[in-house]
Amino acid sequence: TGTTRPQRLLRAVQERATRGDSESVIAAIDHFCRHQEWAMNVGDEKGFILDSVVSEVSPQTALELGTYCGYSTVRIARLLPPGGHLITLEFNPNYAAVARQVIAWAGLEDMVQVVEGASGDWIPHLREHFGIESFDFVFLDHWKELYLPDIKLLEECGLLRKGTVLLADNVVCPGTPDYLEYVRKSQSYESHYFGSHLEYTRAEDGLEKSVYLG
Ligand SMILES: Cc1ncnc2c1ncn2[C@@H]1O[C@H](/C=C/CNC(=O)c2cc(-c3ccc(F)cc3)cc(O)c2O)[C@@H](O)[C@H]1O
Ligand SMILES: [Mg+2]
Repeated sequence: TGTTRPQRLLRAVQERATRGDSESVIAAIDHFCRHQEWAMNVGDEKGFILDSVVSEVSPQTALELGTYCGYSTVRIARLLPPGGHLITLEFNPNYAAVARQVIAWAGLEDMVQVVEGASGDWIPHLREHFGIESFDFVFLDHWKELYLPDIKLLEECGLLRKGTVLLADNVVCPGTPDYLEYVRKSQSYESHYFGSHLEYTRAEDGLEKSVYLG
């Protein structure tokens, strides 16, 4: 039993990035994925779009579904305003362990809470557990068939408010057809597609930004 890809990604961060420098952590992961081993991080091209949406929203409360190695967690957390906080849900304990170390290497552990468990189990308890009234921003990047059930659950739990911004990765590749149809047809959302490419490749992919209208 050797190392896993997330463990090799973490080692690349620890060897190449400067502790406390989130930009160098992002660059180290992008370098690893482009030159060593592809991994399913949102990547630099879609990451630039993620950055612009996070900067525009400037969220006090943010939620991420699917932490994986913490790459998008670092991209989001580094742009949070003072007092801003990001909760990221990850049900694989090995991935969560790697992500915690990546986030710590970036010096962002005070703004981020990595919560281990399934999104469907945790979403109904976020208010009581973390004192969250509602989320200003949600990034979806976990199992693609769970995007739709999870935003419906967020709606039911009253965790979305007028103006909450949802940003979904991979709406083209691997694709999230039922989610896209829902947010584009529903009167409760104003949706916009940002065309891009699958991380570290030339394949088409993109992000869907959907504003909850209440
Ligand atoms: C209910 C629940 N609760 C909590 N965590 C949960 C959870 N369900 C899953 N997770 C977690 O989230 C991540 C999973 C991410 C799934 N992402 C993708 O499958 C993905 C795939 C590609 C891809 C594209 C073309 C290819 F040829 C191959 C792969 C690109 C991507 O960007 C992806 O995101 C992973 O860390 C998993 O443990
Ligand atoms: Mg993704």
